[in-house]
Amino acid sequence: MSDPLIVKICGIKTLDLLETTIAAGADMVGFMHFQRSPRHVSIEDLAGLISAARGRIESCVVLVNPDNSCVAEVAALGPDWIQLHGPESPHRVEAIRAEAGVEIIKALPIGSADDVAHVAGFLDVADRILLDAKPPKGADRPGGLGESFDWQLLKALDPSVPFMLSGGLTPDNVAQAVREVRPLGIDVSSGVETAPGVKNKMLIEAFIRNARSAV
Ligand SMILES: O=C(O)c1ccccc1NCC(=O)[C@H](O)[C@H](O)COP(=O)(O)O
Repeated sequence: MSDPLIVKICGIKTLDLLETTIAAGADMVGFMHFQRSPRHVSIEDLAGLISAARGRIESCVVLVNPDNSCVAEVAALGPDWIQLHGPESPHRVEAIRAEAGVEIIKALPIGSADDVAHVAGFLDVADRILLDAKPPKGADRPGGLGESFDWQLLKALDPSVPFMLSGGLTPDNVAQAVREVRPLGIDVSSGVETAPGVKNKMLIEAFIRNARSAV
């Protein structure tokens, strides 16, 4: 039997959409805490979302190069995971994991074979790796851009690496991605939206259905 696929829906902003995501059968939900994101959620709203998710779906707060006070404030809310989506070094990831006391996803941008080789430096300091597209020059944020990358590059990745695939996934391409890349999990944001930050119930349901059909 194949391993179960972890499905993460990122950029949920409201309790209604959290309920939709749980009912659709996702395993993880991502809440953005980054001012420049169209999916940004305040600390006050994060508290309510994390508490509503607890014990029902794994929660993950996505941060970009956070300082220690931001890490402490978020960790105090008790998410299951913190995802680091900025240029954090392995040393900084290790320090944040120790400070926060929660599991860490380290997101890494992939655009070349060198980027794939760079993954090895994070395996001892993060609990899971999320491979995303490299943002285009001039982008105002490092993720959630609906950009995909060449999945063939991942053929060079050590198969024991616990990674999730993201970047430009949609209900239309997710089954092919799962069959070709065989990731531990998948993550989506733009592909289940009708406009930046506007999630759609039918797209979330179709994404999860199509992803699971490929396992
Ligand atoms: O979603 C954002 O706005 C965002 C902003 C800054 C850093 C990370 C961000 N998203 C993190 C994610 O995990 C996204 O799901 C991932 O980048 C894939 O996004 P997409 O290509 O839009 O599906």
